[in-house]
This record gives sequence, structure tokens and C-alpha cells, in this order.
Amino acid sequence: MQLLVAADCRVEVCTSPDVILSNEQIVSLIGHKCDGVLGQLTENWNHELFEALKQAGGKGMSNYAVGYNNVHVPSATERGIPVGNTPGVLTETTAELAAALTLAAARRVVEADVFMRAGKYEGWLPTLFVGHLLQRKTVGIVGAGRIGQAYAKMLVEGHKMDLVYYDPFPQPAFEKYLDGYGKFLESQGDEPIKWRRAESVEELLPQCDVVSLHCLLDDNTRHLMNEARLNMMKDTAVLVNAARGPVIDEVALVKHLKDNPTFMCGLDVFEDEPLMKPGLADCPNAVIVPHIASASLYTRGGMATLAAQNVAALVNGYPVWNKQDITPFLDMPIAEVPKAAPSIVNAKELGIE
Ligand SMILES: O=C(O)C(=O)CO
Repeated sequence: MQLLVAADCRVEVCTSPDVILSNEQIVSLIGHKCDGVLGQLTENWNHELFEALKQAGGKGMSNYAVGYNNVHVPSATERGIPVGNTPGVLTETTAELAAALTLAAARRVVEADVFMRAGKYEGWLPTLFVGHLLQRKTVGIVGAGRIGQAYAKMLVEGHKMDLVYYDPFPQPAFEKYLDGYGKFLESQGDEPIKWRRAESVEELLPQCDVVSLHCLLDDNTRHLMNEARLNMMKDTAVLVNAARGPVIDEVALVKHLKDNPTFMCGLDVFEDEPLMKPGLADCPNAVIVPHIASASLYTRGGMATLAAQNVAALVNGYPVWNKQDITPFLDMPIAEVPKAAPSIVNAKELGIE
């Protein structure tokens, strides 16, 4: 709010009690005059909304999110409207939640918590809530971007897990880091960790005790984890999704969880968010949380800053920042925030890089 006001914007805040706004509601909020919009990942930014924004004189829109699968970017580009997002501030926070889901699922933390609260604990038993040890097992990541790599490092360094990664593009800096960590372990008289890049998801799945999804949602990754691929995983594996719900065929997952009680999953996102597919909530082997992977104070504040600065810059005609490092925008006195839009996803298409 302060950034927008300092950039001479009159700010209208939506006060609707509805958590998810319909496009009709958003069109009416845009009204006849609106220079820019800061929107949320629950909104469907299609041609209808971009047309309404264009007609209202809109110069830009920013998603309050790093992911922008809810935005039909070509519709914005066609109308000359830049679209912002908020990269860089979610990495560690999201990776930590994926790691939390991994540990909670592997060690059955939620089932055990429910058991305690129900007053069922009668004393220690050798067989009570026995789960899976992660130390020195193998973790697989599908998608080795910033968040995938941060998550992998947490499990590799924290639990000395071997790593298999699948990403269409090799990640040399990440590989160098993994080699370096292996050498460090060796220098301590410890066994080095092993890592490899898999040629396909199919190659990765059967080798891993934990698989965490960190890919974008697009036509190639929708239902990536379908019945056939779930069946390729170990029946004691842990599957984690803090990416986007539709990457997993949730109906197939519910069936898989029911057929394989030792298979565990940790989900932050759901195919028909905010709904869950029937049966999922009844599976004790699923740990489920409501899309909170980016919910740390640091990250939500950073997302707000970046999204607001995207809008403030676009409505004032400032240039695009054009650098990966967005830290100059964070925790700065307002007067010192660079006069630029931190991250515009269609900058290249619009020729404003
Ligand atoms: O920024 C995103 O893409 C999110 O999913 C927020 O948690």
C-alpha cells in the first residue's frame, strides 16, 4: 500500500468477504477507470478480464504469486498489457514446507497427532506409528528450478540422501554443488552422497524413496503423476506436491493411497482447489495442508512488495528490472526502492525487456 501510494496511485482494496472472486466481480471492481491491478492466484485472468482492464485504461497487472498458470498471458500480450509475478522470495519458504510435508508424511506426524488428541495413547509400543527413515535413502525431484534445488539441498544435506533429479535442462551449477557436498562428506571420513540426472520421470520414479514435484503446471505436466506413474513408485515411497494440484491426477492418487497403505503423500495443492477429490480426506496416509507453502511472514511481505512495485512501475511507465536478483526491492526505505518493475513475465513478447 505504501509503495503504491508513494507512486501516486489511488488504491482501492477489495473488501468482498468472498475468498475467491468471480470474473464478473473482478470486471465490476475494475470499472471504467483502472490503471493497474494486483490480483491473486485464485483468479482466472483470461481475455475477459484483460479486455475489461484495457477498456479501463489499464497499463499492467501483477499476480501476487510466482506461479502464473491462472493468467492467460497471450491474452494480456495481445492487448499490450504487461503481467508481473513475484520470483525469488518464495524459494526457501516453499522448499521448507515441502520438506515439512516430507517429514510429516514419512514419520506419520499428523496421524499420531490426531491419535493423541483423541485420547487414544495408552503407552509406548514397539509398533506404534512406525514410519520410514530418510537418512541415506534416495530423494527424487521433478523440476530442478530454484525451489526444487532448495528442497533437494535440505534433504541431501540434512539427511545425506542420494539425489535423482529430472529436469528438461541440465543444471551444471547445482551438479557442481552436489559434487562439492559429496567431497566435503568424504573429507570428513563419511560416505559421499550420489546424484544423477534422470532422462525421464519414468526413470526417476522407481529409484526414489521420496519424490517431490517442483515443476510448472502446463500441458506437459498436467496429470504427470497418473495411475501408471504412481504404480512405478515404491510402495513405501513418499510423494510430495507443493507445486500445482493438477500435476497429480488426484482421483488416481486417492485410489493409490487406498490400495497401498504404506505409500504416503504430502499435499499443499489440490486439483480442484479449494476442493479435494472424494476420499482424499479419509486417507490416513495423506498429509494435507491448504496451499500454505509460501506462508512465512518474510515471503508474504516480499510477495506484496514485488507485486505492488510491479504495478507501481507499470502505471508510472518505469522500465523492467531485467535482473534475476530482486533483493534491492526488499526491505528498502520506499525512497530507495529502484524505479523499475521487478519481474514482468511477458516483457520479451512486449519488447520492454
Ligand atoms: O506464488 C505462488 O505461485 C504460490 O503458489 C503461492 O503460494
